[in-house]
Amino acid sequence: MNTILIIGGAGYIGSHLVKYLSKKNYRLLIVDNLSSGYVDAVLAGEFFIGDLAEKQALTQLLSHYPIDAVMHFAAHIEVAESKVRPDKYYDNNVVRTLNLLDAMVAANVKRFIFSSTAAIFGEPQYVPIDEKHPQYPINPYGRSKLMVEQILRDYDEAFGLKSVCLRYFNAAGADPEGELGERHVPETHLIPLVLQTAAGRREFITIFGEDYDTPDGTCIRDYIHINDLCQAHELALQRLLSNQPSAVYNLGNGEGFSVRQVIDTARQVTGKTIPVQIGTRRAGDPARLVADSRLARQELGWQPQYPDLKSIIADAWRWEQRL
Ligand SMILES: NC(=O)c1ccc[n+]([C@@H]2O[C@H](COP(=O)([O-])OP(=O)(O)OC[C@H]3O[C@@H](n4cnc5c(N)ncnc54)[C@H](O)[C@@H]3O)[C@@H](O)[C@H]2O)c1
Ligand SMILES: O=c1ccn([C@@H]2O[C@H](COP(=O)(O)OP(=O)(O)O[C@H]3O[C@H](CO)[C@@H](O)[C@H](O)[C@H]3O)[C@@H](O)[C@H]2O)c(=O)[nH]1
Repeated sequence: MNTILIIGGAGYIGSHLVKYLSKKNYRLLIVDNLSSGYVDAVLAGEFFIGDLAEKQALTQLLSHYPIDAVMHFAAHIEVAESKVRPDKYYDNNVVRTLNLLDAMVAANVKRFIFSSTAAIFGEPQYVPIDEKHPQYPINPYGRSKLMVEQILRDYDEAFGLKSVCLRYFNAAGADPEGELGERHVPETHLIPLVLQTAAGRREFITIFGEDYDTPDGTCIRDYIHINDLCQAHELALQRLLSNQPSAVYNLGNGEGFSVRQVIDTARQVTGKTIPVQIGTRRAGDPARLVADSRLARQELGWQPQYPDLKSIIADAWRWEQRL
């Protein structure tokens, strides 16, 4: 049985991954500082409260347990906040991640799966975006993630640390069994905010700009179901466990939906009127982000099971009603 250390496993994506892997044959250890996660979202494994800043404790943990691979979800994640607090983003997402990598090297743990992002590409030069697309992030969040990808290439060459960087486009939806979902406070992501509006917890949803160069003027994103991301993580893990080389993959459905289309689909799914206000553009938002994920399908055998936006929103709606 392989032992997997999951950093940030109490957060939105990490907690779903813990549940997903708990149904398979793995021993799971979870570290989280609970800055934006919830201990009651950790449904399996052994939980340790801890911060990436604690390099010595990380090294001890990595040396004490027979850890085969590390999955790293812990980060600050808000594009807009990163524009006004770059210090916070570079500290948590780069400096503290470096602590983790150094602790791994010290403990001779050599397999790493990294939560990267579409935000490393910046304003796309073409869509769909493949792995070779030039990387010019337009916000500190995206830059912080790109820096770690670059560090990982150097750590592979120098220390033999093998990694898979999974560049998620827009993670969305919730556990199809209804036990888990997105619980960010404050919430900044479109789908949960739209559903909070449908539920009457908010008066309206603000559309951040309708003057983009897109068919309806609102931004286009590629929404990918959280369980499909979990599947990709397990496949990436298997790749590393079979001692294949490091790799990077873009993860999305390859289909873009505008903010207006998301709101319209949410109206259909919920049967609620969802009042809308038009606001100004949000700093740091590219107009269109859509993934070319053929490489992940070819090399990892990744096959998304919930590609339909309606089913993504339906799972998120079930969770929202539970809240
Ligand atoms: N949500 C998305 O659409 C999306 C898209 C692309 C990439 N990502 C990346 O996926 C990862 C997970 O995102 P999420 O939406 O689950 O975020 P989240 O905020 O829900 O989860 C992050 C978890 O990490 C923990 N954490 C943060 N800093 C820590 C530290 N220094 N030490 C220990 N624990 C720490 C938090 O308490 C939280 O439980 C992040 O790296 C994010 O950048 C997310
Ligand atoms: O109240 C809102 C919230 C969002 N949006 C728009 O909806 C789209 C999606 O926004 P959001 O859900 O905040 O996701 P992104 O800003 O696209 O960023 C997410 O997706 C990125 C990859 O694309 C990840 O790196 C980030 O971590 C994750 O937050 C964007 O065009 C926003 O401008 C609105 O119009 N109104």
